[in-house]
Amino acid sequence: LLNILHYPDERLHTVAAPVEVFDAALKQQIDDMFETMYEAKGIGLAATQVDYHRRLVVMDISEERDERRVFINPEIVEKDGETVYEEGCLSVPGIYDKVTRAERVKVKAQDSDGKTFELEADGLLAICIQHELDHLNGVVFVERLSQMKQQRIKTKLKKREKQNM
Ligand SMILES: O=C(O)C[C@@H](Cc1ccccc1)[C@H](O)SCc1ccccc1
Ligand SMILES: [Zn+2]
Repeated sequence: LLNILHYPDERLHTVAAPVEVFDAALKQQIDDMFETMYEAKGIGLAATQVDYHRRLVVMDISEERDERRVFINPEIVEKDGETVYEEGCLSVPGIYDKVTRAERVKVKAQDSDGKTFELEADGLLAICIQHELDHLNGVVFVERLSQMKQQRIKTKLKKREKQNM
C-alpha cells in the first residue's frame, strides 16, 4: 500500500511531469495505486496524492469495483455545461463541500501501453476526471472553495492534528 499525502502537505501542490517511459515499473506503480485506491474506498487516485509526481491517474467508479480506468498524460480537450457536486478527497479526510465543474468533458490520454485514446464523459466520471486532473496540476478541491471556508478547514485540520499527536 502507498502512503496518501494529507492536506495541507506542500507536496500536494507539485505540478506532475509527463510520463515518458511505458515500462514494467510504470505498470507496477499503476497496480500499487489501484490497491491503495480500493483499500481507501476511493473512486479515483492521482499519482500526486501518493507523492509520485508524474501525470498518471487511476479510477474505478463502478459499483462492482471491477472497471479499472487508467489515464496517462490526460488533457481535457473539450468541456461544456456546469454541474455542482458534494466532493470529498482521500487527501482531505472528513471534509466534503460543493464544487462547481463542467458537466461534460472530452479527455485525451494514453493507456498503460502508451496508446492514445479519447473519451467523452459526463456524470460522476466527468467530475472525477476534473478532480484528478486538478491533483496533477497541484490543486486540491478545497482550494476551489471560498477563502473563509479554506481558513475554517485549515483550522479544523490543525485542531485534529493536535489531538492525534
Ligand atoms: O481524492 C481523490 O482524488 C479521490 C476522490 C475522487 C472524487 C472526488 C470527488 C468526486 C468524485 C471523485 C474521492 O475521495 S473518491 C471518494 C468518493 C466516492 C464516491 C463518490 C465521491 C467520492
Ligand atoms: Zn482528491
